[in-house]
Amino acid sequence: MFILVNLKTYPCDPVAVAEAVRDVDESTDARIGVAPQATHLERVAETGAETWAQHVDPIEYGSNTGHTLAESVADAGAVGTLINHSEHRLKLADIDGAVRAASRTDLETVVCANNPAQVGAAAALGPDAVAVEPPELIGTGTPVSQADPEVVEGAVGAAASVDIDVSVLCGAGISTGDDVVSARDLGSEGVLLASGVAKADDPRTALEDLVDPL
Ligand SMILES: O=C[C@H](O)COP(=O)(O)O
Repeated sequence: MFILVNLKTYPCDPVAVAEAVRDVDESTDARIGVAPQATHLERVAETGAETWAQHVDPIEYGSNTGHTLAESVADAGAVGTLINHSEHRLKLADIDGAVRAASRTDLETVVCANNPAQVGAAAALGPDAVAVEPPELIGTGTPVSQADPEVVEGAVGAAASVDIDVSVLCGAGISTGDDVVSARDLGSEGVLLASGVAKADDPRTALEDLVDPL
């Protein structure tokens, strides 16, 4: 299972969380990555944790003030990027452009989607993975794997029907090892989560709990 921890803009210490991600990753068969804010990428990558960007724009080098260039996040140490997170939605053409931009620098890609229909469209753009997240469950602590198992199973089917090589992650409300196991049982190859770790009193313990049953 791939556990991708998105720090969003939560007021946590990104380096401390990254060090916990690195250490817990070494103690488990699960793969763990962390997606800090763009300004924290370099410091997080220096910890040795698997580092992801939260976003890249569908642009190339040039006149793009305020945008995020795939080459720059790769230079900062990111190995992958989220695209089209529910909190940073893009038009379909821009999702396509962002996937292509990430591919230029060999960044792994996870395209987020609200539901199985969007997962099918996202999978057709050729990312490495898609992540299905019902927006209404994000940040609630109510896990998608329990509250809406059909959406996870639907996403797995939708991606497989388009491109069997596109992995499926699920997210929203995932915070315990049981949630991760439920996601796996529904066919998900990973989870995308944020508040369960970034807002935890002790992110390291939260990470250890997440991988404990795996
Ligand atoms: O990127 C992470 C997702 O939006 C899930 O957030 P959450 O774990 O706080 O529900």
